[in-house]
Amino acid sequence: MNKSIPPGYSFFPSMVRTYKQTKNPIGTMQESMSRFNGTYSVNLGMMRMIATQDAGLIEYVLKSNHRNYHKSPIQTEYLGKFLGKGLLTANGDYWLKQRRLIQPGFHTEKIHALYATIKRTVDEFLLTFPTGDVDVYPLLHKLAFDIVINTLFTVNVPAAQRQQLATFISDVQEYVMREVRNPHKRWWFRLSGELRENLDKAAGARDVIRSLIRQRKQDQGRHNDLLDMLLEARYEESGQPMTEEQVIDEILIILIAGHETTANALSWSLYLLAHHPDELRMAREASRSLELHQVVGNEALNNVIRESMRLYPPAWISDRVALENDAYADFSIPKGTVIVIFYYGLHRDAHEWSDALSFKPSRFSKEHNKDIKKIYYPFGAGPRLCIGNNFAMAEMVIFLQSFIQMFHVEPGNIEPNIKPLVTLRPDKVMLKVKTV
Ligand code: HEM
Repeated sequence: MNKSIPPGYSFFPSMVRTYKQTKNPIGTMQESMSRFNGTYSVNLGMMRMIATQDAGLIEYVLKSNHRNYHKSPIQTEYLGKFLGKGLLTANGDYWLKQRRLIQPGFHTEKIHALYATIKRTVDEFLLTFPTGDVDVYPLLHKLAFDIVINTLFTVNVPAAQRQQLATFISDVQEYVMREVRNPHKRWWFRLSGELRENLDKAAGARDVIRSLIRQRKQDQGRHNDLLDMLLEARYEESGQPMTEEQVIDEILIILIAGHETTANALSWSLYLLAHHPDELRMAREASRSLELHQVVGNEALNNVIRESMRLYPPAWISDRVALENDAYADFSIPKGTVIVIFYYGLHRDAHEWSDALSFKPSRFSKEHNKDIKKIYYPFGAGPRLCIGNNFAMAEMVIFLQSFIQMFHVEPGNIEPNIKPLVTLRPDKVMLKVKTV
């Protein structure tokens, strides 16, 4: 049988749909997914896309035939011009070399050393956590940022420098999203000086990190933090460390990949627990009086976070580009096609999940857990699986345990709106917070 590209939209309908999608990305994709049974094509003239929430195709692209699929220019070029060439923004041989170098630093036994720093940061944060009607999102955003900074640098990073890094990370994401959504305005961003302004902020952020690295090199002590790990890593073939600029690239990547994702997951977790008092009570009871290592392994807490990330995956979408002509099931995938992976859709697909839209952490418990590997991708999959996944889970359960032992949450007066940008952000998460 001759294979053809998946059904979908020809050129003019694609243009109309793209406009609709900028206004309502998730709704527009859900509508097309149900119309075309989970996989559809979009023809934008110069670019052809295949969007999918099909478990089989996603598995094929990320795992079984990953060699034929690279990250698209959105991550490598658009983000790369501000962050440099690091794990998230590189492809091919350079990416593999960096992954092999850095991966061991994120193994579970290595990140054990960071739990105490995470716990100390959480405890300090909770000391001043407000009660009453609270928008928890900006607070959790700041906490997640402080955790990444503290586990990277251990030493106290001055407030002004922290702020400079935080502003850069937030501004650059916002700018990149505008470039991606308005490709026709890229000339204007250049002409108006906006591009230059953001490149200057990137240079400023690099200067801050460079000075922290130089301070560390003069200081002879060991800190057992992520910076020590990056400075001590050696390439297998040459026995050489990374250059200073390479270390800066990787630090910027860890900063951007490792804080908003976590802040989103935690905010959605508290939102869901506020709406499900029985689940909140059970998680609180199951996680009383635990040692730190028991907290990290606690099943009830982990399941709350897993289920929250099923319903609200912080990385709600990703993409890859086909390097050569390919085919999957009945479909052909021509070289150059951008595959848009709609994790949000797969995680809520009623064909794959029973009672798909309900919040049920116990679906992840050992007794109920069916083989979810092929339908659950909060951290991606295959060789480009999130390198910080164990770190992120540990950090999130450490926070959740401390928080629910100290505070009770109920729904606030306003429901959050989803802002699907680079990550799946809530605009605000208003909750009623009381001490327990
Ligand atoms: C809830 C928290 C997090 C979520 C949901 C998340 C999700 C993801 C996903 C889905 C990817 C793969 C993207 C793709 O395939 O296109 C990824 C990659 C990555 N993540 Fe995370 N992440 C989280 C936290 C972290 C943390 C805490 C760090 C670092 C400390 C981190 C560092 C990275 C890096 C460096 C990559 C690129 C890996 C590579 O391509 O080799 N992430 N993350």
